This record gives sequence, C-alpha cells and structure tokens, in this order.
Amino acid sequence: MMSAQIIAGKKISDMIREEIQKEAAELREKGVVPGLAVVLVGEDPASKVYVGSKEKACQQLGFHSEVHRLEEQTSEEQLLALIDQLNNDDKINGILVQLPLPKHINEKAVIDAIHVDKDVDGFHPESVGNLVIGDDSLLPCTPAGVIELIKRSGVDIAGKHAVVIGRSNIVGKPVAMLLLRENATVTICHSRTANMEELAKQADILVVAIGKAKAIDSKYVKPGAIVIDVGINRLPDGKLAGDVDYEDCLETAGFITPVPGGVGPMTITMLMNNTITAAKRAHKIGE
Ligand SMILES: Nc1nc2c(c(=O)[nH]1)N[C@@H](CN(C=O)c1ccc(C(=O)N[C@@H](CCC(=O)O)C(=O)O)cc1)CN2
Repeated sequence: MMSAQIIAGKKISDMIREEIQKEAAELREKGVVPGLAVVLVGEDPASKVYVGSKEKACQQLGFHSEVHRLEEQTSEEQLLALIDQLNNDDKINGILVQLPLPKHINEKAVIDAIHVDKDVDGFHPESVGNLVIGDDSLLPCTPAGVIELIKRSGVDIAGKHAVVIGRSNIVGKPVAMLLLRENATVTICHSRTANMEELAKQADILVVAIGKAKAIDSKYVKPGAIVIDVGINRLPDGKLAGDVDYEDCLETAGFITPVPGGVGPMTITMLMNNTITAAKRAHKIGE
C-alpha cells in the first residue's frame, strides 16, 4: 500500500533559518542589523510561548530584538502610542503585535496603525491590497510558509487545482491569493459551501485552515494530492491535532503535513524572513 510522503516542516524551517542567518551576517557586514519589535498584551499562555520563540529566533539569527510585554489592562491608546513610537524608531524594521488581543482593544485599529513598511505580519490593509494586485509587500507569515512547504516538497503549483478550505483573513484568503499568484486554479470552500467533499476531492493541492480538529478525512482527499494542514487544535487529552485526520489520510495523500511539526514552525521562520526583507528595503539594499 502507498503511503504519503511526510512534509517535515521543522526540517524545512531549519534550512530556511540557515539561509536567513547567512543573509543577516551579510547585512551586518554592511552595518545593517535587522530589528524586530514584538508586542504582547496580557497573559495568554500560548501567546507567551510564541513570543518567547520569536525572541529566541531573533537572538539566534543576530537580529536586534525588543519584546514589549504589556499588562492585560493596557488601554488601546497606550498600545497605539507604543506603535507610534516603534513606527518612528530606526532600529526597528518590523513590528508584530501578538494576536489575539484582549477584548477591550480594537484589533483592526491596532493593525492599521502599524506602518506598512514595518508590517512583518502582512495584516495591514495596504499589505493585503498589495498581495491581491500582485505588488511587492510583506507576505503574511503562515500563508507564505504554506507556499514554501509546497515548493520545497518539489510540487509544482502552476496549472494545479488548489482547494483552500477556510476563508479567514489571516490564512484562508491570503493563501488562496498566493496560490493564484503561483498560477494555480483556486477554489475557496467555507462553512456555507454546499458540495465541499466533491470540490476538495478534485484538489491536487488541498490546504485546510478551519480550526476544527480532524474535520477533514480521506473522503475529501484525491489520491496523490498534497495536503497542507494549517490547524493547530488542543485536544481534551492535551495533545495537538490538525484540522485534517492525519492517520486516515496517510494512505490516500501523496504528501501531507503533520501537526505538530508541519506548518507551525514555518510561521516564525517566515516572520524572520520578512524582518530581513523590511531591513533591506529600509536601507535600500536590493533583494
Ligand atoms: N500577530 C500574530 N499573531 C498570531 C500569529 C501570527 O502569525 N501573527 N499566529 C498564531 C501564533 N503563532 C505565531 O504567532 C504560532 C503558532 C504556532 C507555531 C508553532 O510552531 N506550532 C507548533 C506547535 C507548538 C505547540 O506545541 O503548541 C507546530 O505546529 O508544530 C508557531 C507560531 C496566532 N497569533
């Protein structure tokens, strides 16, 4: 029986970090130190871990790193004042506000306040617009990581039918745009799609980002397809599971990402890549 090739996200992510490390060293020789500011508001345990990982990645790559840990009660005005300060700080090339924010803060107002040139999350409306019209912008990290995983698995995207399940602003919509940019024919499915199983089964490339543990099984997978699982769900037993029923799809898929160890590790690596890009642009160094 055939079994899918497992896409080792951690290994691919480590390879890209080596490339970034070399680029960072070259930039330092030119007197440029990429700088990332991460802002964390509140005590969300998962966010604390992710912010710690971002700080560690900056240290390993020799970036200038600042982490602003603000208390839960921080007002929107205080947060916007900090962003204004970081927008005007030449040491800082990238600003990332860790999401989710506490409920009393308007996420959109905060994202809109980040200068587009420092928007290393790629969430600013101008970055999103640039992505849609195909102009150069900093790409959202998880979607950019998905494209890297597909390419580095040796799968050609051009001419393929890609089906994206999920239409969030953070993953589903941008990943669909990136696949289109790579010349795939793209279908987006969502909670109101009538014939999702039928559509998904036509996909050469299936990307799932719905935030529902093990919701997609082998009935949705075309034999030999590449299946990219963006979901990270905590199960009642404390283990992590993706949106795809991994075990069930192993025999049908041609390639598949595991959770953990698939798309997740790429998110922070692509953030580091965006920070390098932003630093080069700020110092007018060609890409
Ligand atoms: N401003 C942002 N906030 C959030 C983003 C984002 O891209 N920008 N994404 C997520 C959290 N996130 C990074 O911030 C992130 C999520 C998951 C991973 C990861 O490596 N996951 C591992 C499993 C980790 C675990 O054991 O829990 C994996 O999938 O293998 C890295 C970063 C929400 N907020």
